[in-house]
Amino acid sequence: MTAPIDPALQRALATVIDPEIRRPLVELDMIPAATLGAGVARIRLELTVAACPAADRIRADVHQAAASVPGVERVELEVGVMAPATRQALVERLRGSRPQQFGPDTLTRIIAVASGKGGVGKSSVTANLAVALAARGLAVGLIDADVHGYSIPALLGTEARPTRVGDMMMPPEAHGVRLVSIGMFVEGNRSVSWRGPMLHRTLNQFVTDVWWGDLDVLLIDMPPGTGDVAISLGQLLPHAEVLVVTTPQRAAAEVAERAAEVARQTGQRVLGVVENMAGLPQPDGSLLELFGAGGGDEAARRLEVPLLARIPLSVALRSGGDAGEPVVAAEPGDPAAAAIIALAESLRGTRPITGRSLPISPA
Ligand SMILES: Nc1ncnc2c1ncn2[C@@H]1O[C@H](COP(=O)(O)OP(=O)(O)OP(=O)(O)O)[C@@H](O)[C@H]1O
Repeated sequence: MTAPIDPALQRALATVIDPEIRRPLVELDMIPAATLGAGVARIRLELTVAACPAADRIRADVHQAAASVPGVERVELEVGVMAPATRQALVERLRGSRPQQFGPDTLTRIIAVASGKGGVGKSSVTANLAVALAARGLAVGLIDADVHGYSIPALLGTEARPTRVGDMMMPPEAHGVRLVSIGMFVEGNRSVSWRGPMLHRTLNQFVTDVWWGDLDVLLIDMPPGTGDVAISLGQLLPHAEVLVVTTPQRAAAEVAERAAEVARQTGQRVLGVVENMAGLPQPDGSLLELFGAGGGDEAARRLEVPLLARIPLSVALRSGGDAGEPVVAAEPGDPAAAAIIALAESLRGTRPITGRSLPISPA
């Protein structure tokens, strides 16, 4: 059935983008009818799912676009939900436009952030790096694959969950970063005791069933150590690069090196080392080396990769994490924030990052 769409309305509505799918509504068959007569624009809007969290925004955007058309004095908007068959056709069309989101020909740079042991600040670094890259205009996705310590949603101050459209998931966005986390799929604050196959399935879902849109960078917060997730990721995304986070302690550097070696065995390239908790700046300008010194350099030397950043201890980074307000956004002048921002700049510079456009065309 083809319902009439007024050409002037069609042009105006073509500028309205679905905030989750990031495609114009008209391309997604979300506007089956839009007529104009006697100054009244009558528009039928069909949301992909009833509980669409972006419904209010979409409705407002449609209203505004229609009202901007010359001759329109009033907008009548009828809002409904897509029929299951239409939704299924849309999901298949989206999938068809990108059979393999992160296949070998992807232009998305994939960076897994790993550490040898827990508590070195890997998640804090990953969350802040993601926000810093997004603030520089890149389209950034973030997978929280840290099964036992899934902390990314809290660090980014969000409790939102993905929206399901058919068998696809639209990731929520926080601080400009699209994210999914294992924590979004467990009730309450339970720990996850999944082992190999279950983990592999979940990671695979994050890579294939989440509609990421065009990403410049996909960051993955890995669990500490050298476990199942590292091996799964090596299989699912063999062309991912790995960033290794360590503290300045020599012993920490040794375990970090082991994590990097596992990544290498699965064919991934180690990009470099980030030394976190690298001293506490003192009021007199000196640095109190609370966790020793030299671990980052040592790990970088042994792995034959560069030391990409040295991030000092910072109360602002810690409290920003606790409050869900990443320090790179809340206090960019803080020395730890500045070090992470410089890291984001350097990663941006090491390879041209370009988004690709794979427009889907209406069937
Ligand atoms: N540079 C820093 N200065 C001050 N506190 C920091 C810094 N980096 C991390 N922290 C704090 O250290 C704690 C551990 O950090 P985080 O959770 O990021 O580590 P992690 O390596 O991801 O741990 P796990 O993998 O075990 O979840 C947090 O409370 C965090 O706020």
